[in-house]
Amino acid sequence: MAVYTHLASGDLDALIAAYDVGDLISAKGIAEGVSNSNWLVETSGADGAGARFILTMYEKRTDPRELPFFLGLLDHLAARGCAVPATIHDREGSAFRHLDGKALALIEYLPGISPDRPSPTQAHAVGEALARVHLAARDFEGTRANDLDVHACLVILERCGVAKLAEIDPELGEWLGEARELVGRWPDDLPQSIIHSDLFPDNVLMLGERVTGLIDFYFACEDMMAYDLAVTHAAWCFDRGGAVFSADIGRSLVGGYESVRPLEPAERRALPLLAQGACLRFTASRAQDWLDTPTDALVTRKDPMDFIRRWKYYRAHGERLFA
Ligand SMILES: Nc1ncnc2c1ncn2[C@@H]1O[C@H](COP(=O)(O)OP(=O)(O)OP(=O)(O)O)[C@@H](O)[C@H]1O
Ligand SMILES: N[C@@H](CCO)C(=O)O
Repeated sequence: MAVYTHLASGDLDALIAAYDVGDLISAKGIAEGVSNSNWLVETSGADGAGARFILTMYEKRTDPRELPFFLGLLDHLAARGCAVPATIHDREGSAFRHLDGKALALIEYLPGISPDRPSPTQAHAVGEALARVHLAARDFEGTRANDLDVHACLVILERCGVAKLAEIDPELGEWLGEARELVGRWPDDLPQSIIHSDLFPDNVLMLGERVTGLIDFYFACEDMMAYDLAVTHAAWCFDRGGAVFSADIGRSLVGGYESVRPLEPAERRALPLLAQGACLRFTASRAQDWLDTPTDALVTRKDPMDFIRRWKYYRAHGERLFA
């Protein structure tokens, strides 16, 4: 489910007419995704040869005031050859428009599918693509703080409270102490750039072993580049439940990253802690969503315990993994 708003065909026609992309042929709602409404739009194309786009309507989770940052970042990265979709600007030069009080953007369609079970070669390619984004984003003018950094995530967990966390899983409440200890040791002096911060497999499009698109930059922010690598490691190197770790994928991901941007010694030393911080991030947001989402809601809740399992793994084996 990811079409929350009905778009009348007249509104769609008028919307597409504001862009230099030819006439509207079709618009189909896209089932994947949970935050925003997305349509696959086909037009006759500016040159009459046909064209495809993604139309995104920003729903509650994305603050429209942040769109200049998110969409400007896509244009900046696309212009520097990164595998990200560029935004299509309307005839007045704007990267987004409004309809019935909601913001909409027309985005370049990129081919590819998200890998279910990534291979080491695919993980290597994703590591390379991530490092290219970090390097290309360094001279992006926009700034955005990480509102889900480990400090904010600790606050989220504290607000949930031990009793509610224990209702999700008795073990979860016990991790508050672990989270406090981790945040107390969190580094703040590693090299920064704009980071994606949510590069799960469902946010990567691939054709075979080639990355064709990194998408969903709506958590992008200024933070430590090695932390982004740690997030990607936690998202790619385990089975969905977080019980089974794949050393091959991990080595390939870090190897791919370092083939473009070698890590500094301090970044490498910090990776075991950064990976645990990544687990704190997704444990906290998932726990909050779990408690806020009614059990009969259409959206499937993501299990915070998937990231407690990863956290335990990094705590036990992190030093060896990243040595
Ligand atoms: N630029 C693009 N080119 C091709 N397909 C895309 C593009 N952007 C999004 N998609 C497709 O639309 C789907 C939903 O997009 P996305 O994941 O950004 O949705 P969301 O609701 O904003 O995010 P999330 O589910 O992470 O909250 C993706 O899984 C992908 O199939
Ligand atoms: N990718 C995240 C959702 C966005 O924060 C997760 O799997 O929990």
